[in-house]
Amino acid sequence: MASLRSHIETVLWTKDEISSRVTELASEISADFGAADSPVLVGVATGAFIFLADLVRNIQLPVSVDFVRAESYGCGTLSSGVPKLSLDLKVDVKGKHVILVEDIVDTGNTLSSLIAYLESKGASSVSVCALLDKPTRRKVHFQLVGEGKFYRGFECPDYFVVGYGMDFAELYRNLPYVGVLKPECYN
Ligand SMILES: O=P(O)(O)OC[C@H]1O[C@H](OP(=O)(O)OP(=O)(O)O)[C@H](O)[C@@H]1O
Ligand code: HPA
Ligand SMILES: [Mg+2]
Repeated sequence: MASLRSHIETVLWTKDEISSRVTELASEISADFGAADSPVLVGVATGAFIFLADLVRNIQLPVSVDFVRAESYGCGTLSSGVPKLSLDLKVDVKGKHVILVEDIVDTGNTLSSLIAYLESKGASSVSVCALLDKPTRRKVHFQLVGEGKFYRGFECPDYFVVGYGMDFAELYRNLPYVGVLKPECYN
């Protein structure tokens, strides 16, 4: 059977590089909150599922975990600009510190919608923890709520990336590293 690695042109971050950075982010979060004001981590499905799972297992606080679903890319590489929000929160975030956990921030559309949503639900602060940030593609500037902080893993160059939760047309999320697909794999 051909290896999945043969679909990838370039690996941008290896499994070990990601793992070290995730540990650092978790330490930062653990140091910024106390057990009394422990945050709710809200993963943005589907892309954040692996990052969230690795992040929470390295946080030294009794955190709550929940999910929302937002989708704006469908089967392509361009944002529709209007994230479709589905799958609502189970946890009541009123008066709580929330950390939105994302695999990647690209145009900023998804985050700005979700931050507004969490603010409307009464979160006392909204932070963002994103493995990747692609600032060159930003269209919408997102504003954190209250004392919210932006925890960022790596700055991503202007490529459409896959792996570690990120997909092209729902494939490649299972790669343990982040890379760029070979052009022929977009067809
Ligand atoms: O900053 P933006 O331009 O909004 O892009 C970032 C969002 O796009 C991707 O999700 P997608 O909509 O592809 O859904 P998915 O998580 O199910 O893959 C990614 O997981 C982020 O949630
Ligand atoms: O580069 C990307 N890869 C996968 N999903 C994405 N959603 C926004 N940007 C990306
Ligand atoms: Mg997503």
